[in-house]
Amino acid sequence: MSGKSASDYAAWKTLEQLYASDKARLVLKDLFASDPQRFAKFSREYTDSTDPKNTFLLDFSKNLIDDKVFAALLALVKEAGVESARDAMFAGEHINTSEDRAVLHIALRDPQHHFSLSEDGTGDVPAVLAHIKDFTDKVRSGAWTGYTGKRITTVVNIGIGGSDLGPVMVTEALKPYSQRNLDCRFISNIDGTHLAETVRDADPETTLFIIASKTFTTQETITNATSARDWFLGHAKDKAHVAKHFVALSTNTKAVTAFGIAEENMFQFWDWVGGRYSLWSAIGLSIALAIGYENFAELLAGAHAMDRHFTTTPLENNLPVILATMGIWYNDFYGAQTHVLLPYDQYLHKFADYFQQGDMESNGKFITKQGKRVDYQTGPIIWGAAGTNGQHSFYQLLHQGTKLVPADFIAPATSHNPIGGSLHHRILLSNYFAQPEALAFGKSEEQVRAEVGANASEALVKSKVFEGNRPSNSILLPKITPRSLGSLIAMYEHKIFVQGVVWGINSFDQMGVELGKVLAKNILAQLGAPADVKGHDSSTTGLIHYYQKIRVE
Ligand SMILES: O=P(O)(O)OC[C@H]1O[C@@](O)(CO)[C@@H](O)[C@@H]1O
Repeated sequence: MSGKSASDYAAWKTLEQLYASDKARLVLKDLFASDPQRFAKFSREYTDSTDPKNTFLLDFSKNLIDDKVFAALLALVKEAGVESARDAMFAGEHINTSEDRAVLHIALRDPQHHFSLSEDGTGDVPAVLAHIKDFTDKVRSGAWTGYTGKRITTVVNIGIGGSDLGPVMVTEALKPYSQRNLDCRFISNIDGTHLAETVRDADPETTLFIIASKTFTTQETITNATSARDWFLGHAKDKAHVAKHFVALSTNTKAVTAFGIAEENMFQFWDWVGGRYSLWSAIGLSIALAIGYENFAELLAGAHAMDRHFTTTPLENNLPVILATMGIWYNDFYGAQTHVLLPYDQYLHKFADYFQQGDMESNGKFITKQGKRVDYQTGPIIWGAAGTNGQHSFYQLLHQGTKLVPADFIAPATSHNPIGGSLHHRILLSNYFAQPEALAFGKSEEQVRAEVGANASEALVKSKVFEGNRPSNSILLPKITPRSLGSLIAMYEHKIFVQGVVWGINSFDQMGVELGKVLAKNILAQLGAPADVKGHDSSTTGLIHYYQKIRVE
């Protein structure tokens, strides 16, 4: 890490100059017309070095770049010291400086110890994986039964943030690989509705609860876990039965055993696993239960292969680096505020939700590692939805809005559900190909006039013009499998890492989530009567008083 402010880098100033001097020239219609080789020049194929079948394409040619801009972006990555920062992360250095922790989610998916690591706990990863395999094999085979001897049919993961979003996204994405007689459910919100609706039709005799919490102190999770245990004991009566229906995933053994879960029913991970990077750890237990340990191991292997790509591939061919630089170009020079993720795959419908935490909790920061306030934009707002649904929701803004929204289109060439002889998939893919084309090249006024005829009003003609020149990346995989999904997720993790290094921020703490928690705890104690409400502004006071007036106990 250079320790300099990003805007002080020579490459940053070059990019500012290029933006000022070349923006008007960076028009995709012209850039493609002038270079028939543009697609070849600005697309890269990723191949898993440990499984050549795991390969996919990144086409970044529909970005507002040329050779000069791309070179300057790569120079920025180099000048910011991304390569040495990357090597420091993979060496287990405590790059999470505010918490004095290593950042080693890569160790969770490196069972062969390709990256030689000495950080406490990294040597225990294989043992935890073995525990996960043993347990999930038993539950899925029926060998592990509930207190009345029945096999487990329902798994309820209780967790929030990184202890929920990763398992949710991956179990949805890999549903084709799941054992359909094991219903995996998730409770995250403290809103009693989430628990009530999740257990409404569950049978306590055949339900397994997973209490997933790195700290085992998160108020929502511990409250939900306690209420779930009360629900269970309301039926099972004997506390001894908890042992067959509750397991814990945490770094905090003391708190787990204090809750009443035996240590042998705890799956451990470590403080060098960030919550939003933890699906590869014991937090992935619900994933392994859903898809089986072998497929979970494939997920890990795919991520490890991307780790190998990230650590060995030159910057100009390095997929996480390319995605990171494209994002920086729009975020810091074009003034884009958001980035949209558009997976054309219904199984990936939670992909954007997952990276809302992954990206925004990592890079939504305004202070650098040196304690300086940035004078440039850092983390973008991440959002998105599965295609083609988004087209019938927000694509109007993408095509004709006043905001620049860089987009990532993601699709598998082959569906798990070739309905109608794959007619459905061909229609889905035709949209996956068409939308970036429309965004990039639009529809000119003369094309509109030719369509609507001479009698059309000027207003109508103008309203039908698509200015185009709206950038996107296209990622095309053969199929969404455990291994390809592992590589895809890891690619985005490392993109986030590269951007954080360029911006000089700590991508691995989350100070910003603490204030709200403290204020909420203070207010919780004041919700009884109006006289209890003290020390707030008139709005907060007024709102609480109004609630106290209208609530029905
Ligand atoms: O896993 P746990 O310790 O219960 O934390 C849950 C989530 O809460 C946070 O907001 C941190 O407080 C996320 O970073 C984290 O993933």
